[in-house]
Amino acid sequence: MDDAATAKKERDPARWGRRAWSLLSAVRARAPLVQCITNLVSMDIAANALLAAGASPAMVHSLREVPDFTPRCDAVYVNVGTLSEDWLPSMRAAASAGRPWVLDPVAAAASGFRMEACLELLALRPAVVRGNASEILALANRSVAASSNFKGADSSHESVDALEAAKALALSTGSVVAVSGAVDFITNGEQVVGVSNGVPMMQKITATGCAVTALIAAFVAIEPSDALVAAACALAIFGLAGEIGMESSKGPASLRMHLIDTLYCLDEETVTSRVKLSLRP
Ligand SMILES: Nc1ncnc2c1ncn2[C@@H]1O[C@H](COP(=O)(O)OP(=O)(O)O)[C@@H](O)[C@H]1O
Ligand SMILES: Cc1ncsc1CCOP(=O)(O)O
Ligand SMILES: [Mg+2]
Repeated sequence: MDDAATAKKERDPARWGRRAWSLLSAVRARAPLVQCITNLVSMDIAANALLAAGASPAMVHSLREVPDFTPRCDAVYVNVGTLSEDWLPSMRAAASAGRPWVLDPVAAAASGFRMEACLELLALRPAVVRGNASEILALANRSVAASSNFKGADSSHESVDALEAAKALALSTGSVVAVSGAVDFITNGEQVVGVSNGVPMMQKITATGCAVTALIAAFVAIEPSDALVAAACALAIFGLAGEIGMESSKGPASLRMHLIDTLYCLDEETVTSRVKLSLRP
């Protein structure tokens, strides 16, 4: 197939729908074991999102357990949301254990300690780094927040504002970079996939970003050789669960419940007809 034909195929929405369904089905069939070294706020929603999608979460973070446990995992998820000096060695060790792994740089710009930890972890070559726009901009610029509108774990930028930074970060690190927001952008520095699923109310539930990064790790466990597609499909599936969940919700607390229920119940017809994924020109 020539380049034009390949590009046309990649822009075919039906093909993306089938891809997302096939990856979700494989997660359900194979129940990948995902070691999560994640923040204290996110542990519950990340574990429940993984279980609802069909994966097997394990919140194992002691350094002494890494040599026995991490090599048996299908993927590793590292999240610096409640970073402490005690946990950083476990993060380093798990990321270096030879398993596919994914990084969530929560509030990367909060402090010099956190920025240095994120940059050090990035050098260990995650398959995917997924953050909100402010986090990806901070990482690309290696800058600790100075501006008055810095919002910690929340974004003060739109995802599109971080697209060029995401491409540059992907090229400099060799990792796929995913920026979440109203439109999620996923890039390897050359190709860019856009995902338009999701609802704004997802920002009002703490740790939805952390939960979707955990889901990306489960998809990467299934498709380690194509982290771009794995990350894009995970973001689309999670966004779709939020979209459908919102139809029965009154606010953040009921959305949290309905999102998890929807993730568990998604079927082929719904996924193939409703995921909104496309390769950007
Ligand atoms: N304005 C929005 N419209 C639709 N979906 C959104 C919006 N903002 C965030 N999301 C979705 O919410 C989830 C968490 O993303 P985000 O809030 O950017 O991450 P974080 O919690 O790390 O800041 C993602 O699935 C993302 O697609
Ligand atoms: C509020 C908070 N504080 C430290 S970690 C955390 C959760 C962040 O979750 P998310 O990045 O998904 O908003
Ligand atoms: Mg986050």
